[in-house]
Amino acid sequence: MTAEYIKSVVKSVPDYPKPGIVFRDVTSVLEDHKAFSCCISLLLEKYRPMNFDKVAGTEARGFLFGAPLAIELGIGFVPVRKPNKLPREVVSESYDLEYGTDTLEIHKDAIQPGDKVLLIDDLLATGGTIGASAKLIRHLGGEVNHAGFVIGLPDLGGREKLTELGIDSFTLCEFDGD
Ligand SMILES: O=P(O)(O)OC[C@H]1O[C@H](OP(=O)(O)OP(=O)(O)O)[C@H](O)[C@@H]1O
Ligand SMILES: Nc1ncnc2[nH]cnc12
Repeated sequence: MTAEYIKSVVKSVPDYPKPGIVFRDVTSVLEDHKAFSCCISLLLEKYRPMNFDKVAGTEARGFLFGAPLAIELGIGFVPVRKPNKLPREVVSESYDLEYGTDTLEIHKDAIQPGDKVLLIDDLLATGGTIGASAKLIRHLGGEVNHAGFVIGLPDLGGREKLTELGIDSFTLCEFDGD
């Protein structure tokens, strides 16, 4: 099973959630056991040799790929969440996305200074989400140099934005024209 197969399974929804946006719906990957497990295997193959201390995933779709990958890597999973969801002390960061603005939070004690953290999300568009997540982790003393995604939308400039932030991005499949 290959990344080509994963791409073939992603359903595209025009004009969602706003006119002019083509929504690349990762739920169709989750529904297909072969595609879902292939995502985790390919991310594992890429990241196992790098010896991370933690995987961080962003709410909500980043949890779906980050958590199983963390289990396979044998390390902990840290959720980066939308506001007012985490019960302990948090740090917060606001950011822009393709179709709006949002805020993310992380528990202050979830990252130890020097932790080598791998960021995982379902999709890279403008890079706002992962940029904000990296800022939170770095604020807590974590090291973030890599981010992995199932889907990339290269026309939205996320890869370049993350490169400027010192983050190397890896996508399993890409869709042009977004
Ligand atoms: O690269 P960016 O421009 O930041 O866009 C990508 C982000 O947008 C989507 O999340 P969304 O905020 O829609 O939240 P959800 O996962 O809760 O649906 C997606 O799951 C990524 O996290
Ligand atoms: N075009 C898109 N499809 C799915 N998720 C997204 N998140 C940001 N842009 C998106």
